[in-house]
Amino acid sequence: MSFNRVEEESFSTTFDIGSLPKHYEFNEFISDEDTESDRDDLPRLVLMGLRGSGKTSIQKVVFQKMSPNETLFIGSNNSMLKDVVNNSAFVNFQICDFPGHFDFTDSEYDVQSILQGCQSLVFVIDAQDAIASALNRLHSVVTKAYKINKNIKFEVFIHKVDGLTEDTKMETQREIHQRANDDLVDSGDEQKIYISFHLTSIYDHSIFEAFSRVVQKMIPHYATLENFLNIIISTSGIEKAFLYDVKTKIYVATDSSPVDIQSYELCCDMIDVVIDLSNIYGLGENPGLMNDPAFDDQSSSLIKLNNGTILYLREVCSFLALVCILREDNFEKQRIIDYNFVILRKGIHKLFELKDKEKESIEPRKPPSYK
Ligand SMILES: Nc1nc2c(ncn2[C@@H]2O[C@H](COP(=O)(O)OP(=O)(O)OP(=O)(O)O)[C@@H](O)[C@H]2O)c(=O)[nH]1
Repeated sequence: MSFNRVEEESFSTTFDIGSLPKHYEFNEFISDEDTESDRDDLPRLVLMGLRGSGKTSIQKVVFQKMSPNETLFIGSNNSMLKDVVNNSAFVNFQICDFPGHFDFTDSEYDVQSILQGCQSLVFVIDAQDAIASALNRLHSVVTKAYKINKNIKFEVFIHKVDGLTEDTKMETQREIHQRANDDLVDSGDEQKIYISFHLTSIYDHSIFEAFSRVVQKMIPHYATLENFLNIIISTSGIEKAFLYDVKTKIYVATDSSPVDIQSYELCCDMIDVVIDLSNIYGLGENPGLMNDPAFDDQSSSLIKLNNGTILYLREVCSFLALVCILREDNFEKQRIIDYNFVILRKGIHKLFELKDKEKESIEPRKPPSYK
C-alpha cells in the first residue's frame, strides 16, 4: 500500500467512498439474543477500586453517554455489572465492573475465569479521598491478578481530579506512583508488574483520553494502524491525525507524535458538531432505520480556526472517523489529502479482513443469529 503524493493537476481518479461492508463495522456475532458464553469469549476489561471511587460512573459516562451530573444518582453496586461494548471490530470487549466491597476469596464471583480472559485491569482511586487504603487494595489486587494471568495490563485511574488544583494533581500522581512502586519493590514484584497511571475526571475529556490509551493496548493490530497514520500525515502535510470511534469519542489510534490534550478535545468537539448538525440537516428519508443515521458515508467536515489551523474530518466506516489537524497552507492540495485518505481507508478495510481471517483460523465462523 502506498500514500504517494500525487500532483493536483494530474489527479483525475474518481474516489470510491462507499461505506465498509456492515460486518466489518459491527460484531455480527453478538446480538441481544446471544448467550452469556458468546459474550464471555470477548476480550475483557475489568474495573476495580474501593466503594464510591467512581467505577460505574466512568463506565456509564464513557460507554453509555450518561451526563456526568446524572452519576450523582447512580447508587452503590452490590453485585458485578457486566456490559458489552461492541461498536466496531476495534472497540469490542466486555466490561466487568466489580463492586467496591469485592474480595478475591468471595465465592460469589468466578474471579479465576474472569481474570484469565482479562486483557486490561483498570483500578480506580478516588483522588479526593484518603489514598492509603486504596493503595493497599491496589497492591493486593495487582499481585493476585498477576498470579492468575501474567498478560494483564494494569492501569490506575487517579480519578475525580476535577476537585484538585494543578499543583495538587501532580503531587497526588507523584505520591501514588511512588507508593505503588514502593509496595511492588517490597513484595519483590517490581520487575514483573508494570502499572500505568492516568489522571482522570468524568467532568472533562481526560476520562476519554485515558480510556483511549487503555483500549489501544487491547487492539492487536495497533502498530499497523499507527503506521498507516504516520504515513498519511507525512505524505499529506498533516500535523496530527486521530482515528476516532465516533460513538464513544475514544481514539482507537493516532500517529506516533505526542498527543496534546487540547488537540484531542478540539477533535472531540468537532465530532459532536458534525453529529449534531447532521442530526438536524443530514438525515435521510427514513431516519431511525440505521443505528446512527447522523454519521454515514457522506459525512465529512472542514473547520477553519482563526489561528490558521484546519480540522478535517472524514468518515472511515459507520463507527470510525479520521480527524486531522493541519495548517491552512497545507490544505491547498485537498485532493491529494483526499486521495491519500482513500488509500488509508482501503488499508483499514484490509486490516478488518485480516482480523476476520485470523478469527476464522482460530475458531470456525458461527452463523449470525437472526430473528
Ligand atoms: N467530582 C467527581 N465525582 C465523581 C467523578 N466520577 C464519579 N464521581 C462521583 O462519585 C460517586 C460514586 O460514583 P460510583 O460510580 O457510584 O462509584 P463506584 O466506584 O461504582 O461505587 P460502588 O458501586 O460502591 O463500588 C458518584 O456520586 C459520582 O457522581 C469525577 O470524576 N469527579
